[in-house]
Amino acid sequence: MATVTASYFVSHIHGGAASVDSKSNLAQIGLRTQTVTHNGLRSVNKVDMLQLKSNVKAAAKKSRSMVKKTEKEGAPAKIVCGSGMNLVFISAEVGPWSKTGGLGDVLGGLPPAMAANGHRAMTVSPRYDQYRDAWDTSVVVEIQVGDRVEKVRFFHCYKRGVDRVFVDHPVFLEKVWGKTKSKIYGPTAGTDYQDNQLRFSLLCQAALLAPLVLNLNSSKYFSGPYGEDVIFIANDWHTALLPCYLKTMYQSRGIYMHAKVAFCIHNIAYQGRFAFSDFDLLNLPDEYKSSFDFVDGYAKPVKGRKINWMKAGILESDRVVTVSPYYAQELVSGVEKGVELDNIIRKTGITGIVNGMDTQEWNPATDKYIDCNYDITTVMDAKPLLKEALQAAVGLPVDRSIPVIGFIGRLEEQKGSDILVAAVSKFIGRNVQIIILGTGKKSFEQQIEQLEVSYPDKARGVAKFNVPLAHMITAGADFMLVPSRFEPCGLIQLHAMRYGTIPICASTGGLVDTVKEGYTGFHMGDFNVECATVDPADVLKIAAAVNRALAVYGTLALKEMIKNCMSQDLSWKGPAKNWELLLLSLGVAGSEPGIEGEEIAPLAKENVATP
Ligand SMILES: Nc1ncnc2c1ncn2[C@@H]1O[C@H](COP(=O)(O)OP(=O)(O)O[C@H]2O[C@H](CO)[C@@H](O)[C@H](O)[C@H]2O)[C@@H](O)[C@H]1O
Ligand SMILES: OC[C@H]1O[C@H](O[C@H]2[C@H](O)[C@@H](O)[C@@H](O[C@H]3[C@H](O)[C@@H](O)[C@@H](O)O[C@@H]3CO)O[C@@H]2CO)[C@H](O)[C@@H](O)[C@@H]1O
Repeated sequence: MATVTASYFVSHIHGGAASVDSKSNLAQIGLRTQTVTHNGLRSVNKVDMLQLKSNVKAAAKKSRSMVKKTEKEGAPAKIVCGSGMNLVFISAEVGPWSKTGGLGDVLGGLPPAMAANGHRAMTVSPRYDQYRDAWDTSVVVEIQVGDRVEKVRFFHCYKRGVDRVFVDHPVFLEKVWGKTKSKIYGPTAGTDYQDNQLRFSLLCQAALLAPLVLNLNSSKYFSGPYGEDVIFIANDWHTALLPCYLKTMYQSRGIYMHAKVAFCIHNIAYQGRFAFSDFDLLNLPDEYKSSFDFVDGYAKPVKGRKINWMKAGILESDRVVTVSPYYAQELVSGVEKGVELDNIIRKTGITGIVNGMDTQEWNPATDKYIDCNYDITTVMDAKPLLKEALQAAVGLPVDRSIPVIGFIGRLEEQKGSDILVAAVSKFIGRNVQIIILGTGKKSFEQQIEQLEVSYPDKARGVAKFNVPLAHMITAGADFMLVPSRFEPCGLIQLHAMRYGTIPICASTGGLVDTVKEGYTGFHMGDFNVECATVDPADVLKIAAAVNRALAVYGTLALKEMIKNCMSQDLSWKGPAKNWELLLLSLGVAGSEPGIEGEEIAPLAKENVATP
């Protein structure tokens, strides 16, 4: 087994990066031409490691003291001045730069909300495309991945108060060349890249380097490297190696001694299960094998004993979080909903914090994808017009008196599009139209496309990833169906409610926490989580709930529900406060509660440029 754990160095600095003053600042922390290597690759250079440690500390201290001086010079009291925590979010998706679904949305929205609360926030994600707004920092590091040493560059931009860091390497850019859809994880939905473990090992290692080697001077309140006193927020299985590498590569050498890791589960269905022998690819000491060790009854990707990345992420992190309180309960309820990690999560404990939504991208008053903008006072006039525009756009008969039901989501078993397709015949005879938008499994895409062949005047199935159409459906439909077998949080119902579109949802996960029966939506009860078959009882649940919803269409009761939906605050503001409390409880050195800043907050609220 490889004993080499990691190698990195800042090899070459060209200068001239837009938002990172690399040349002078790296010199300031002593990283300009410094080579820092760990055992194996080159000789261990402990002096350099210690130097790195003290230089980063000094630079971080300096940035905070500069800030304090500004405060003394009479800046308004409510300004964020070096208060708060240093937060480093790591994820395979960060919207709007990369997104296959809700994971990208959360990484797009939560970090700016934390910045608006006075914290310093960075995201680290792969550079899948030539993002127009992210610049080469010229900082290059070497990382040991499997048995190879790879050169990795960091790109960067500063948006809405957040340092967006992109890890540049051909395993990301050459494979994907785009922002969305399943190419992030594999060539087609359901197929993974063979080298995903190496790709995400590289991401985790790069994320551990970013706070040390990037000297970011994007904001006048925070400058210099983030330093060692950081909290890493690792998201889903792709980032599960981060807490392991933190211990084996850094803490064992006296670096990042006070850093902590919160591991957030967005979907327990994807755990990163691989052949047990693949452990050797991960560059981790043998003593970590037990954290990954996992036996299941499935033959995929190999029969029998496996490694399970998510299991290790849960066990090796300091705190486990998920995206709604009800999903947290479901995860520990048993094998079925905890997907065989329930026993592990019962040991570690888990906290559920419901997601917020991006209220800028999803704002009916400013939405650029819809013909007519509206708010709670004009919704009843605008919606019929938007419905007609939607019907025309998808080629359905244009008639504002027909109730329209929408569905948007990844076409995987989770989302229950197969159950919905089976239920359509049970209600389509009524005065109703249905529009389904989604991509994913080929067989599910064919099912939704077949609907419009069967019901040409009543149904449309669009197998595309289409953001404008997603907005048009959210605005123009009367009801949004969310028939998920399981749903950690769900953003579709949040978007729908903000647009006055009433959710009809399965009673699972975050749908339970966010939709109130008869007040902001309709609940269908929980569905069978067995994914291989469509349970006839669930088909009937959909049909019954649709009938209930259609019964209130055009009544005052529906108008009331629309107002109830639209008057809620569904933004990241509340969730970000809950995240703050949770992260503060980790007790990282220098962490303070954030203060909503007059300068950082507007930055965090400013619109994101399209990458
Ligand atoms: N064909 C298409 N065209 C355009 N846009 C499309 C689309 N298909 C999906 N989307 C968009 O993708 C997002 C889906 O987000 P969700 O949170 O509802 O589900 P997802 O399962 O991906 O996320 C997972 O992570 C999130 C975040 O934690 C949890 O809320 C969720 O329960 C969990 O399953 C929405 O922004 C939606 O508009
Ligand atoms: O934001 C949407 C979701 O994105 C992530 O899910 C991806 C998952 O992590 C990947 O592993 C992959 O899943 C495939 C899986 O690996 C494969 O064996 C097969 O079962 O098909 C799966 C689907 O293609 O792609 C997922 C996205 O489609 C994130 O982990 C989730 O939390 C998000 O819901």
